[in-house]
Amino acid sequence: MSILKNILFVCTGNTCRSPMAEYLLKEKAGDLLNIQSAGVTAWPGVPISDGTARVLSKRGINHQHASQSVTGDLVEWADIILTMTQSHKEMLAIQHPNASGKVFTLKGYLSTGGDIADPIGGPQEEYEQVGVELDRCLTSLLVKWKE
Ligand SMILES: N[C@@H](Cc1ccc(OP(=O)(O)O)cc1)C(=O)O
Repeated sequence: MSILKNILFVCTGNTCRSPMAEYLLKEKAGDLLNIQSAGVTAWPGVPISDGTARVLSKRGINHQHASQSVTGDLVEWADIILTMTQSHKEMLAIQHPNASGKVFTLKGYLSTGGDIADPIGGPQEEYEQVGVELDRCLTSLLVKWKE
């Protein structure tokens, strides 16, 4: 089992992709992991987007979320930081250069590569696609960490 306990997901605004990843993984991992999410340019205190809320409630997942920015404390707290895109990873390298050894894109970490596209402003179908993609990635993540 992996020794990684504190997991931080990062996207842009912390209202769509990273909170979706946070709550989907909380549902899968139960008490095994401590999971948070944040945004590289988040406006603090914004609720989860309607599209993400629908994806979660369709799966019966409760959430209580207010967006937050990536801070030095959060970076220090995290054992691993998984970003939704390569540009988030690059932004973190500038904002928090001390974090570099533990920052990966989610799909890079899983060796598939590529970005999780931003569904913001798009139809619900795009949020659903992100939900399916994240679900698949997070299942692979837990398999990887059980090896
Ligand atoms: N659209 C917001 C920023 C934003 C961008 C992307 C976004 O999606 P995600 O939470 O997945 O990064 C959320 C918010 C703004 O104009 O400031």
